[in-house]
Amino acid sequence: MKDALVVAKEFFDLPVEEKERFYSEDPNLISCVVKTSIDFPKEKFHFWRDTLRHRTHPLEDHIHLWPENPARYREVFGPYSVEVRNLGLRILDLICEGLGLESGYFRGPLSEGQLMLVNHYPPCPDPTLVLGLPKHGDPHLITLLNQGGVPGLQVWKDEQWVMVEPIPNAFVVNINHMLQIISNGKLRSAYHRVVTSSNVARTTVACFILPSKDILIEPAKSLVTELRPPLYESFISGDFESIYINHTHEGKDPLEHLMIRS
Ligand SMILES: O=C(O)CCC(=O)C(=O)O
Ligand SMILES: [Fe+2]
Repeated sequence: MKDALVVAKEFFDLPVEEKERFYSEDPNLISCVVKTSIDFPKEKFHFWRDTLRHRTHPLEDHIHLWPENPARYREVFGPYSVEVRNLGLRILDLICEGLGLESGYFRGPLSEGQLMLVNHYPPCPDPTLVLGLPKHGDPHLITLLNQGGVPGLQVWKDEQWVMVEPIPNAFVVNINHMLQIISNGKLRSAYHRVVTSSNVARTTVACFILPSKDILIEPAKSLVTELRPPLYESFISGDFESIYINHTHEGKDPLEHLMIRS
């Protein structure tokens, strides 16, 4: 976990020319891109974050697209993403058991994808003016966040922001929107944001486990009963991205949009 943060920081310490080779604002380009803020050309407010985003699974389909500089990038993040995936799938198996779903429910197409975001928040001259990331829930199934030792992540709990204090060598695991839908509201997506700091840079590595693009996402059949009808409409996984982005940009909750009102 430490090596991942070291290499992540080394990437953002590279000269701009080295990083801008990956820079793109094309939302359809998912191979390996560097971005700043969230959607720089369209958003009303910019956020104090740079990010490197790429797919990680299956490794052999993606690793050749990742940065070659720092020299250890692929060497460290290859095994790292495999290990994080194994851990994520084990957590999903436990969630599956906890929800009383048939064993292996999340194995296969529901967890076929994996995405990694290396986030970098440089020191900010005035943290009262800008956030690193605004309030949001992650769209997929679960997030495993390696947040290192620098505080900055806050979670929305009991109507207030609570700092998630870094714990050495521990992942922050977030329930995501699609898991809330599949669990028919039994599990809640964690709303969070990132605050900035004036004196220290913060680098984090977030891995998301997500469904393949073409499958139907809906409340699990065994969690829908007469007493507990489906709370959300079903949709094709790949269509969620645009609903998520449009709503999150407007400060609205994408889950509200999919809610079935009786
Ligand atoms: O950097 C962090 O602490 C959180 C990052 C995050 O929320 C995200 O990448 O979705
Ligand atoms: Fe997030």
